[in-house]
Amino acid sequence: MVANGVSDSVNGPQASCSPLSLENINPKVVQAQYAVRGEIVIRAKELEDKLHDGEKLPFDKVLYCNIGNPQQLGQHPVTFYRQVLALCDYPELMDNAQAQNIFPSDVIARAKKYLAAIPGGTGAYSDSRGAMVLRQDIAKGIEERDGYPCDPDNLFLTDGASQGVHSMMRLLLRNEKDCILTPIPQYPLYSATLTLYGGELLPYYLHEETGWSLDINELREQTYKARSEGKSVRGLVVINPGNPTGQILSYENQVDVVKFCKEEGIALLADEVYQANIYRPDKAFTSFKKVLCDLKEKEVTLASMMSISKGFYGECGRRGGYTELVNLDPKVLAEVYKLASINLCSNVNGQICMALVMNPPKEGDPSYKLYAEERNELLASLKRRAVKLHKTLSALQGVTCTEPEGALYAMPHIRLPQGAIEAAKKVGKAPDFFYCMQLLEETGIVTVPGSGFKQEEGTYHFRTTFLIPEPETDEVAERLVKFHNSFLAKYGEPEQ
Ligand SMILES: Cc1ncc(COP(=O)(O)O)c(C=O)c1O
Repeated sequence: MVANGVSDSVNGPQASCSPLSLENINPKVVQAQYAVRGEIVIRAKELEDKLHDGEKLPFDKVLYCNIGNPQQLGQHPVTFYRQVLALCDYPELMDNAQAQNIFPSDVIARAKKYLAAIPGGTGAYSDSRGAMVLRQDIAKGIEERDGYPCDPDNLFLTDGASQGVHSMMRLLLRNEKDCILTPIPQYPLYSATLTLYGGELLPYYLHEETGWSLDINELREQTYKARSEGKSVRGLVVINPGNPTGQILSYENQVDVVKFCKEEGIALLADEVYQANIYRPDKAFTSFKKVLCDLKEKEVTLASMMSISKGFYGECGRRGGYTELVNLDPKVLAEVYKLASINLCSNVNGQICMALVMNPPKEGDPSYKLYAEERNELLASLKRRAVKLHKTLSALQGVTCTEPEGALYAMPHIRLPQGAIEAAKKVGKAPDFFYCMQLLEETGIVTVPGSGFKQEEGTYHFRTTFLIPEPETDEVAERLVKFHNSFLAKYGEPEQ
């Protein structure tokens, strides 16, 4: 049959697609889930509207601890970035007689350098990989970080790291037998993109008892099992520092990961967006690019993802990020370039911000003092808040919490009373979802149930950021403790 000139034998039966309904749109869109912005956040917004309309609730403010979005909770942006961005957006400011009094000379010099090399400035499309001058500055930053060269032509600037992950999934996944090894618990961008692009999430469990450690043997076991079932393992996602789990991989563990990828011919997707968020003096971030270079590894393809959203910068709304591709056949690199060009380019303000993050003021530059003060204070404050939240959570009855070594989150393991588990089942919800929803209703605190990240069967967790500003952290901790105790009083002693 030929309908509208389209043959069924090529495209399948002509299904109605107007009006659009859940039954006739792409089922992968319907199946994809993204818990950090799910049902609990929708309810939080409703409660916020009620407060706005003057309704009395048990709290006077909704506190969004569900997502690492620091400026939404009041974090001040880093001055240097905003000054350069302001001048790039409105270059006429530089002609103002007062400009020299408002903007340090290195800010003006940086804006001039970028504007001279980005034809049309921030309002014009750039090269689809990102403006060369910005990729050069990012490459310089990567070289300083790792001590190895970085070719700007291997860098793709993206609208946040999320877009880089989408591109890698598009590139790697060919059919439903293609799998990606993904940590559990995971950041749900991975499960969602795997669903969208038609691949399978091959789980490897992080071990909570040993600080959410990564076991190479488990990667092997899962890979061999998947292969024995006729599946193809195409990539390994490593999130370091971890989200939602907050652990930092040891160098030795990273070496083993690279060796595993080499032995098994698996591409490595290194999500390194929290590289600036390290809170333990005895731990350090090492990029997988450095590990590859240390090992003189030329066969493992690596995609290293970075973002302006996290770190101490927290410029989530600007949407900036990069993917550095290493050990990629130039012909494949050309395909990635083509893929990027289908999006024309990432937004240029985000690109500029990414370059500023990777190439900040240096000691001796007029902006350095303020920049360093702001950076140090933001990181010190995040660390204080991480310590406080960890202490609060660990003291709750039936709760254990791995110390967050990095990133922006705590992921407490909650033992729930049987009464609560049954009550959750009655309303068709996961027990940790049930706990988080009640936490929201009674305290205004928005968290994400562990089930949204996937977790070991029979265990319950939730994830919370430690981004509440310091003056409010004590009050929030008190609300949390009060809620937890009343939850246990209502549903009984927690299961051990
Ligand atoms: C592990 C991880 N990767 C990627 C992202 C995406 O960040 P963005 O797209 O804002 O750069 C996030 C955001 O929370 C994240 O936690």
